[in-house]
Amino acid sequence: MSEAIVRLTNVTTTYEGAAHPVIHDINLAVNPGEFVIVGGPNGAGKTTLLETIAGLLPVVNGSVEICGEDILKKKNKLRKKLGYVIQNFDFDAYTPFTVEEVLIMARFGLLGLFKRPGEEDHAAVDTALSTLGIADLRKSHIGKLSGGQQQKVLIAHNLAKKPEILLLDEPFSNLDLATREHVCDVLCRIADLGVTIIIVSHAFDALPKRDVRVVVMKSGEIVLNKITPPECVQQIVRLTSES
Ligand SMILES: Nc1ncnc2c1ncn2[C@@H]1O[C@H](COP(=O)(O)OP(=O)(O)OP(=O)(O)O)[C@@H](O)[C@H]1O
Repeated sequence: MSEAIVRLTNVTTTYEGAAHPVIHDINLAVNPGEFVIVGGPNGAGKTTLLETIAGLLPVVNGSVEICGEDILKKKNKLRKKLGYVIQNFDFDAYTPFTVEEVLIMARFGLLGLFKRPGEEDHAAVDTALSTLGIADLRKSHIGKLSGGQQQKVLIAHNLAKKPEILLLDEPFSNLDLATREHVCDVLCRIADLGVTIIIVSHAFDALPKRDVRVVVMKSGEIVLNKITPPECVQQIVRLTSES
């Protein structure tokens, strides 16, 4: 078995000012190129799990390792390996950036101080735009796009980073069924290239055509962690969430 690219050991995390930890004693190991779907009821701690993996929350107990290193000790280095498509986004209609500019911003973190984007950066942006089928929106202002178009731009922004691990929180919520299927196929192709995909989702009408690791959370804990064929995902999440 290959070395886990994401490893959480006995992890408990909390939000600043929260009375109690939100997720407790989480143990999870994810291998490179795995496709993980995290399900469970509202408030179970799914977003908190993603934020913990991304190194955005204080870890009260345990350790979070990305590529074998502690995320909180090596934040700057490890965050370059991570893409994170957040659940709630809201661009003001007058946000003064075009889609192309939003994507090139993804490259700045990789470039270092005072370096200007070069050929490789523009190529990464072009590839991400065409992968998501939004090259025609390149010059559009992000704030003037629909919710679904903005969601595709956010996914493309994260692809332009060429992450080793891509975290996505409800990436299908604004997308029509055909687009969900397209985005799911894109994510599968990326996973086939070795990128680890971890998705929080309540939508199971677009699923990868490959086995996935299903993780079900309830009340801040992982209650199920199992590799399963895609056709079983919905039923497993439903039955485990309800039991
Ligand atoms: N910023 C915050 N400060 C304090 N508590 C928070 C914060 N964000 C979330 N929580 C609490 O953490 C718990 C888990 O929330 P989380 O967003 O991780 O759940 P979720 O499983 O992603 O839910 P949903 O499916 O509704 O998106 C909830 O009880 C929530 O109230």
